[in-house]
Amino acid sequence: MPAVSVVVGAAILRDGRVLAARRTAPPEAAGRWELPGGKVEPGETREVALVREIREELGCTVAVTGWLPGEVAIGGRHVLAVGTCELVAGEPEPREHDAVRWLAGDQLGEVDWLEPDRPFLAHLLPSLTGRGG
Ligand SMILES: Nc1nc2c([nH]c(=O)n2[C@H]2C[C@H](O)[C@@H](COP(=O)(O)OP(=O)(O)OP(=O)(O)O)O2)c(=O)[nH]1
Repeated sequence: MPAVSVVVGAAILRDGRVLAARRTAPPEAAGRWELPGGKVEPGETREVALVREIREELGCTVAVTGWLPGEVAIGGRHVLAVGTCELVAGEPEPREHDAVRWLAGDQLGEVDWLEPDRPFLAHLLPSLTGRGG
């Protein structure tokens, strides 16, 4: 049985908002929103993978400040883990996505999230403005 590998997503937080990114591929995921990131490569920690993926995809540097509880299955072969991040250098500019949005807590429902991301959103609410925060 093949090992389950980890996809890391970044919940980049700033001023009570989280950065969401719109995928362009594969066709079934194009137009849907995610926490930017990607697969952990052999020999990498999750933190190193997340910093690398954000630099590749958004051209900026983040620091991982923690991990949200839980892992969510993506199909049978991967699981999604989400790290909270702060921006330490640069400004996110989408290179692989076709849009990014900074969402407050009461805006999380405005975008069509990939299913595996949805359970994590509730954990972000205390860090976001717009729900009485
Ligand atoms: N990056 C990311 N991927 C997610 C999220 N939620 C979710 O279901 N996925 C899925 C989509 C993809 O099937 C898989 C990650 O693929 P990816 O294309 O982002 O990974 P990668 O950059 O390492 O790309 P590659 O190795 O396939 O070239 O996980 C999420 O929040 N962020």
